This record gives sequence, structure tokens and C-alpha cells, in this order.
Amino acid sequence: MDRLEISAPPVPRSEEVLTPEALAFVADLDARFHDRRDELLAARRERRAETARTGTLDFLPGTADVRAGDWTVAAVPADLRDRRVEITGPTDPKMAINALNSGARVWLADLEDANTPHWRNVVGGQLTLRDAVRGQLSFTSPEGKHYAVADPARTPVVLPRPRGWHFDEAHLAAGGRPVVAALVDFGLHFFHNARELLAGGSGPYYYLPKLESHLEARLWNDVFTHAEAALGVPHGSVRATVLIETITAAFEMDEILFELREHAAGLNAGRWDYLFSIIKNFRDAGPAFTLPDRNAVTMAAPMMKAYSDLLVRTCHRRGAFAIGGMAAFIPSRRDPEVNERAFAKVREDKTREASAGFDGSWVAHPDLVPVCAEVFDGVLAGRDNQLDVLRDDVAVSAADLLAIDRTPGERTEQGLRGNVRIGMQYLHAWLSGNGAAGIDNLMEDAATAEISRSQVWQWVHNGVRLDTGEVVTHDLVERIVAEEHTALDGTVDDDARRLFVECALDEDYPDFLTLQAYDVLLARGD
Ligand SMILES: CC(=O)SCCNC(=O)CCNC(=O)[C@H](O)C(C)(C)COP(=O)(O)OP(=O)(O)OC[C@H]1O[C@@H](n2cnc3c(N)ncnc32)[C@H](O)[C@@H]1OP(=O)(O)O
Ligand SMILES: O=CC(=O)O
Repeated sequence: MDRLEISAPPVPRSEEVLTPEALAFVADLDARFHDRRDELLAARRERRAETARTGTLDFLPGTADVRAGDWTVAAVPADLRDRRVEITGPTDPKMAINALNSGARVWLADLEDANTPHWRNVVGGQLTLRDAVRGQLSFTSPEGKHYAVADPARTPVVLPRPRGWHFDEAHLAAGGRPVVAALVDFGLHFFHNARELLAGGSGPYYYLPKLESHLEARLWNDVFTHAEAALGVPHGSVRATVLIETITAAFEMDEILFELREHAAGLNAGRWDYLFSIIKNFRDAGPAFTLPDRNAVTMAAPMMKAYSDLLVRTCHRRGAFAIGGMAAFIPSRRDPEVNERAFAKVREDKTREASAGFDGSWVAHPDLVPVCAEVFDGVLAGRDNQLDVLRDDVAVSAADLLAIDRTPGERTEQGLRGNVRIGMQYLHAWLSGNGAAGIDNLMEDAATAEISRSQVWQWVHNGVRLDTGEVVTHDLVERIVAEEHTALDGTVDDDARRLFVECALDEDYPDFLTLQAYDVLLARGD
């Protein structure tokens, strides 16, 4: 097995997480699983080519017995049985402490879409998580404000979200080949914290992003099984909540839970990446597959309702938790009107999820924790979850999941301009080290920015006609980019503008915006 070579700028305290033993553990994971990861990425490309050819998707004939079978996932551990409100956010120490003090039941500690993978963020996130497990997390702002965990006995259960299978960590190489980033994020966290978490009555729990098939879930399951054995912790200690946030995974919810049945805790309806995946997969399938303005697509759209109902039904039939997604409205402590609107919108969204049978849901900001908690308290009425709500009334077909053309809403110039503006602003924030940003009172992260740039690509390639009568063309987008960039008055740098144009307009559609942006980070020496 090759030793890991680090080629990265120095990060304070990195020696605490990049120990020889931890690096050897990650090197072993990479040596064992890298080639299978590569094969699965190739399978993604083949499947997408098939979707481009046929313009459709369906449930897999080869796994009908799994869908029909009578099985459940392993019983969910005691500290994960009440997930009525989960806060998500980056892992810098201040945000981490605020999340731990937020009153949520779970903190999704994001090493993925809310995080720019600067090496200092990759290492810094691990340090934060390690300190949190040991009750050693504290932070003093440059202004001298001190942050500490208020009541260590009442902090949320922490579920880190490693990066997706598509990402490589350029700062760590084995035999000259960059290491799979998901294995770096998971491996370092598991190595340093699994035993401590178990000793404290919890466990190594994770959110898994961007899976496209049950075979990718099988790979995670094998990684968990091997990691547990290698560290001598009991099999089944790891518990994963899988984001169902690609259209292909929506056709394999049962299969994904089945593959992970000894390690699964639930599924989450990751709506933003889901929309990105729909656009990505059907980007060249014709005008019937073009979605209306990004902000007009709600969870009430028939295809979104079908997806979330199917998720609740699948989870509860299998004894797994169904966790709702992110309403993007964020409150403002300075503007009461913005605040009121955010509270109303989030309340509406959480009420819909609670009445659909979800066991809990996500919020993006500490001020939204009480809103979500109140809605779920109301529906739970003394119970910890809604596993007893089986949703036998739900029957979802492939056509229901693919009812893209039944999504109400207009395609407007304002929507196009919004995509361009937000895309450029987000990329600027990402390149500056902030993977999540509040823009126009909405939470933006990699997933929402992916929708923005992909929608522009799709509208150009399908000649969408806007409310103004104008047809979306390459030239129109170039003109709008120039106008919006000028209006942003020097707040978006040239790299962000160029990246946006590349990701929205290149004939050869880039698979992931963050991969393109990562190259810019590396070129800058980050
Ligand atoms: C599609 C998906 O994948 S969703 C999941 C991934 N995305 C996320 O996790 C985004 C989570 N949210 C955030 O990162 C933030 O809320 C943002 C960037 C959108 C807005 O953050 P800010 O501009 O700092 O908001 P605001 O100024 O209102 O914050 C007020 C306080 O709340 C804190 N705060 C805001 N959001 C969070 C959060 N998610 N977790 C912890 N603390 C938070 C801020 O740190 C700030 O603390 P302070 O008063 O001690 O300085
Ligand atoms: O990761 C969550 C999403 O909505 O995307």
C-alpha cells in the first residue's frame, strides 16, 4: 500500500488530525475502494448516456424482489430516534458552536455543499469535529466575543456529511493519484472519533450525499464494514442517512436502504440537488423537460410531491427515518419584514412535510429551529417520530416521478437574470472560502448554484421563450452576464464570472460546478 503524500500549505494544528496512523487508515481505505469508486463513476456516465438516448428512466427490473421483499433496516439507535429538527451548516468553530447551541436534535456538520474544500477547511472541519466530540470546542472572534458550548448535555447529535463520490482530494495522493475525497472526510472523522462517540453512548453517524445508485450505497456499506473491523468497533456502529437527491436514486430508494440495511438510519429528501439532477439528466431531452424559474418550483409540484411521498412511504415501510429538506428562506435579525416572510415560508414548508409523515426536517439558521420544532411538536403529539405513519395510500409510478412538464410556473427574464446573478455571486463566495451564503435572503450553497447554472444551460439548448417573448440564446446570456456583472459593482471577481459562463454555456456540460471551481482554487495555491 502506498503512503499518503501531502502537498498542501501548512494549517495550524493539522498534526492533530493528520497523524501517521490516521493517514495510514485513509490510505488503506483508498487502496481498497478507489478502483470501485472509479468504476461507479464510469457507470454514472453510461447511465446518463442511456437517459440522453431514451429520454426516460424507470425502476430497475433486476431488483424487483428487493422492492417486493419484507425486510427492515436495523433498529435505529436511541439517540437518533427523535430527529424533529436538524440544523445544517459549515464546520468552522463559530458556526459549529452556534449549531450545537441551537436547540436542534441533529446538526448536519457539512463537509460538502456548504463548504469550500480549501485544505484549511478540510483540515479545520476535522479539528472542529474532533474538538466537539471531546467537549473542547471554543472560539474567540477577532472582536473578542467568546463562543462556547452552553450545555454539553443538550447538544444535537452530530452527523458529518462527507463529500460525494465524484470528488478527489488534490492535497493527498497515494502512488501519485489523488485520494477519493469522501474517504478522506469519512476516514479521518471515523478514525479519530468512532471509539469516543461509542464510549459516550452515541456513534459514528453520517449523512451521505449525491448517491446515484444502490451500487454506490453498496460501496459505502463495504467501506463502513471494513472501517469498523479495522478499528475493532462493533459491526453496525455506523449509521448513515442517505440523501435521495438524484433522480436516479429516487428510483432506487428501497435498494439503497437494502444495501445499507445494517448501517442505515434513514433517507432525506434533498430537494435542491434533486432539481439539479433532474435538469442535468434531462438537459437535452427536449423542451418538455425544461423547468420553470428556479424559485417557482416548489414541493407542491406534482413530481416533487410524488418524490417526497414515495420517500416517506419507503422509509417507514423499512423502519427507517424520513427527513425533510431545506426551505431556502433565511431570516434576518435586522429586517423584521424579511424575518416574517422567512418564518411564514418555513412554517408552511415544515407543515407540509409534517403532515406528509416525515419524522423531522432541516433548517439553515438557528432562528428557524423553534419554527420547525413547533410544527413537528404539534404533529408528533408526544411521540418521538412518525415511523407508525406507513403511508399505504401512496402509489408512485415512474411517470409520476418524471412529471416534469406538469410543474407550474413561468420562464421569465427575471428568473434568468436571477440565475446569472446568484450563480456569479455564489461562485465568488465559494472561491473566497464560504461554501454557503445568504443572497437576496435565500440560502445558497453548491446545490442551489448548480440549479442556476444548469437551468441557464438547459434554457439555451432548448431555445426557451421567456415572458418577454425573447428566446434564450448564448448571446442573450452573455449580454445578461455582462449587465449583471456590472450591476454587482466589483463584488464578483473575474474568476467567478468566467467560471459561471463556462459552467452555464460550455457546449460540453460540466458535470459539477464545484469540480471546475476546485481547479481555480488549486491554481490559486489553496
Ligand atoms: C441544499 C443543501 O445542501 S442545504 C445544507 C447546506 N447548506 C447549509 O448548511 C447552509 C446553512 N446556513 C448558513 O450557512 C447560514 O445560515 C447562511 C450563510 C445562509 C447565512 O449566514 P449569516 O449571514 O451568518 O446569517 P446571520 O447573520 O443571520 O447569522 C446570525 C447568527 O446565526 C449564526 N448562524 C447562521 N446560520 C447558521 C447555521 N446554519 N449554523 C450555525 N449558526 C448559524 C451566524 O453564525 C450568526 O452568529 P453570530 O450572531 O454569533 O455572529
Ligand atoms: O442537500 C440537500 C439538497 O437539498 O440538495
